[in-house]
Amino acid sequence: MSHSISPAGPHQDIVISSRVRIARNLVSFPFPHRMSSDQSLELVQQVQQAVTAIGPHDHHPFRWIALRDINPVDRQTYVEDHLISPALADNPENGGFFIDSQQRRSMMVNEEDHLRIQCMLKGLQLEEAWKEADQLDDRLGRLLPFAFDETFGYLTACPTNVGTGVRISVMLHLPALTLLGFINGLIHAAGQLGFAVRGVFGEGSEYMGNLYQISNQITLGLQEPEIISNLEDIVLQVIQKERMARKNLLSRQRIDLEDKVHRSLGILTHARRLSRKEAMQYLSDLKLGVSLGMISTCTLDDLHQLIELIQPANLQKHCGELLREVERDCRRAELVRKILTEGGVSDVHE
Ligand SMILES: Nc1ncnc2c1ncn2[C@@H]1O[C@H](COP(=O)(O)OP(=O)(O)OP(=O)(O)O)[C@@H](O)[C@H]1O
Repeated sequence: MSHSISPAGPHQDIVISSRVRIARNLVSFPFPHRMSSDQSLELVQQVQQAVTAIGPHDHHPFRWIALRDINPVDRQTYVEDHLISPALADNPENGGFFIDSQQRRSMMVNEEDHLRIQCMLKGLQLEEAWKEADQLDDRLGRLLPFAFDETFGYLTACPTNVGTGVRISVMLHLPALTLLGFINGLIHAAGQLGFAVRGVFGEGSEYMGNLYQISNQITLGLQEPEIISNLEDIVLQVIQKERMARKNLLSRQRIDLEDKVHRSLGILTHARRLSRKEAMQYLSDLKLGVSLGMISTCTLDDLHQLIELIQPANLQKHCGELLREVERDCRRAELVRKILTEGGVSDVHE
């Protein structure tokens, strides 16, 4: 499985990944929620032809994954790796996605819109992610009749995406701000400034492991560069606040913090049962410990890979069998213990 959000890149101690997604629809079809199965199939074929046509100009060709051809666990691993949304995985009959050979760019077909073009990069790289997604959108737009209105811009299934159809987001790890109780204020302030704060798996998902996704709410009346620079401004402020909060914790509550980090390490290396949420919380403490130089036996990258590996579907795939929740908790604890005591997350996470 991919390590799609393993940390690296600018501000990697706080910013896990940057994502740009562009919603597009074809004039010749009704929106996905009103399409017949035959129309969905026809749409997939048209998009496939366009993707094949741009293939020779692309160094990292796309392959098509039809969700109905793969089992539910595999489908879920793509959600856990952030390559597709939970909504697309829930509609396997008509949906699927294209993914390039580097796993940077992908296109969901028949999600909420006909096409969701996306690029996801490590760390804070909004400009670069935008450049790659925009280029793909341009190429496809030359071959497919995208629904566009002179007044409103690109037309989308949900009015909140009309205009640019662009959502730009970053996934942030904010353990210190969470610990100090500043997160609710931040979520509220971001909302007032026109940004959404979501959980780790997007819209409607729970907050886990001190991971928060911040994205633009407004798609109408703004140009893409403005959306990017507005989001980048707020993200840089949040990064600065998280750094200050970490510094404060270190200077005022060093022992408490060390105790927390090492207790979490103790639980992770000794527990016999771990739920996903629990494991993500303790791994978040460990990541903070690594970032602050308190733990040197593993790297941020190891911990990110481990977080992906312990998600329910990835875990079952790794174990090679379907597991009930209680069994998963035991196998998760076993795996985490083994990896943290013996090392080698990259040996098992492929
Ligand atoms: N910066 C990011 N890094 C990693 N994964 C991301 C990031 N932003 C979004 N995702 C993933 O993309 C998927 C969709 O997220 P979300 O629901 O927020 O966006 P969307 O579907 O594009 O938005 P909309 O609500 O407008 O349809 C989720 O699985 C989420 O985890």
